[in-house]
Amino acid sequence: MGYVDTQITNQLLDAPGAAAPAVELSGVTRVYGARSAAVRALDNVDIAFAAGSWTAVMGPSGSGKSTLLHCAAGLEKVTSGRVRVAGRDITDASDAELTRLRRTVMGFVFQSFNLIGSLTAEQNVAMPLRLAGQRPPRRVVREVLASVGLADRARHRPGELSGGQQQRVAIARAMVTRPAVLFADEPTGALDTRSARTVLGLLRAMVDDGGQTIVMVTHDPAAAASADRVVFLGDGRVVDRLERPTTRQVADLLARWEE
Ligand SMILES: Nc1ncnc2c1ncn2[C@@H]1O[C@H](COP(=O)(O)OP(=O)(O)OP(=O)(O)O)[C@@H](O)[C@H]1O
Repeated sequence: MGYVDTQITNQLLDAPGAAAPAVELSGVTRVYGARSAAVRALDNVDIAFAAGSWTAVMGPSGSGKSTLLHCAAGLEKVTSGRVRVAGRDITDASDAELTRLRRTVMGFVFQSFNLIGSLTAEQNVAMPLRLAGQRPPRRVVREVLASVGLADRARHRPGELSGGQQQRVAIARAMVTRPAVLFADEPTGALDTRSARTVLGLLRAMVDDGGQTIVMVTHDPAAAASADRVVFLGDGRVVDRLERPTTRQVADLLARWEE
């Protein structure tokens, strides 16, 4: 690990008064392929995401952002190193245990919404609770839909909603289990500026009002500036970071590392 990485890691791990990390990667390496075709997508990454914080993960194409998100969420196994989520070491967790954790302590929001087209908005939102074996009262589901401004769209199917509305349904679905950690991959990538702002406001409320933790991959400086900090990846390593970033600072950093 280089000097810059060590310094960044220490700052992240030792921030005074920082809460226990909600997500922690220790010495995580992820290699795809073998021998001459091997790609080191993550290279000995140490990073901690404090509970109740929102981090944007940025970096050039191929720098390892999605791999970081997938390894942190247990969607992919690491080649070496350890991953902890919400106080549990998930590195060697079984598929059944990971599935259970993904339905309880983790939430997911993706660029492509991933809603079930044949189900209504409220059925989509209820799905994580149903998968966890619960019969969610309609009132609970309606309340969550109302909190994202879609009380009057509960009976609509995704195809009858705009992109921004679909993403709000996806966020409602991620919120319904009150996950400790929300993993978001380009959550505003397919949205117009106004819808993106609404979605970013909802994510901010999850952190400020719900005390939840968000790890969000984005290419958008405005989205990143909504987060509490930006972590910048280059060639599978953490190469820079910003605290309380402005859009301008993020854009400048992007320009510097993507040259
Ligand atoms: N399944 C895979 N098999 C082989 N190589 C992979 C696989 N997934 C990712 N990689 C490689 O790992 C590296 C990191 O990929 P990753 O998708 O994490 O980057 P990224 O920063 O999310 O990129 P982008 O911004 O383009 O989505 C890249 O070089 C990529 O080609």
